[in-house]
Amino acid sequence: MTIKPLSIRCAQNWPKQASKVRLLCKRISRLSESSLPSVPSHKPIYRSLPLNALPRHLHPLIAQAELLAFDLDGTLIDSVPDLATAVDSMLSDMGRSPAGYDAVRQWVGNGSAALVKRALCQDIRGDQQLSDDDDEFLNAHQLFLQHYQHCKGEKTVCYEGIFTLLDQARTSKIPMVLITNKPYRFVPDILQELQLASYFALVLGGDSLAEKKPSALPLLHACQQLDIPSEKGVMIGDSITDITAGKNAGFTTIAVTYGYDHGKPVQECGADLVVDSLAELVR
Ligand SMILES: O=C(O)COP(=O)(O)O
Repeated sequence: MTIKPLSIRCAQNWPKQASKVRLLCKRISRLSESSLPSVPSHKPIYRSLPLNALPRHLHPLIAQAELLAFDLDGTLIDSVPDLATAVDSMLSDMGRSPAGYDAVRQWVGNGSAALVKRALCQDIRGDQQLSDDDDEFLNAHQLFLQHYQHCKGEKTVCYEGIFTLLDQARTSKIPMVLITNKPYRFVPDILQELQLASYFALVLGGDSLAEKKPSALPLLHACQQLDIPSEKGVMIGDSITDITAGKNAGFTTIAVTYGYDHGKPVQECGADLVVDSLAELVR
């Protein structure tokens, strides 16, 4: 038995198939003509478009900016589940009782050393009570860094609404930088994992420069690197640390209410604008 190649069989059947297709098309066109309301031929038919197809506008404070500086923890990402796990593992290694999620949430934002000192003292003022060369602190800090590395950001997620702003700012070609107090070594993997890395022209950690937020230094460094005057910068963060850094640098400041505020409501930090979601900055 000989098997005909498919192309030959198709070609042989084509006249029959084609007439069937023509008949079907006619039926469909009759059906759609009779079931659709008639519209003048010059009038376009508007369909409901997906939201992201509609023109969108940035809040004036963002639209006039030439640089957006974002805080990370508590602003773009909810990292406390992993930070609390690492703090509690550190405390357990030291034979101490766990601090728990709610306490750790109050202590995040001034870098890993401040977090560890606060956890050792079980007090938000712990960072002022222990010195940098305290032996117990040095040991605890090493343990914390190991445990946090081990967490690999597994329970860390992005906050809702952040991509609405990040995407629109990118479309509007406003340069963006990330300025966190988290040790830099952890930052690239987290950004990569959460698909945030490509948004930022520059990423600074708490140990990238001689000073970290609330110092103006990282923000001014970003301005210098990107050749942008500081009065054209906007700092977006969740705590007094970010807002103070922004003010110190001469930036406009925007606070978000959903993050970690070190026990001081961010509404009381004197930001130029306070929002409940970054999506509010896009209309
Ligand atoms: O203190 C941290 O580790 C987090 O710092 P951030 O809020 O500046 O991102």
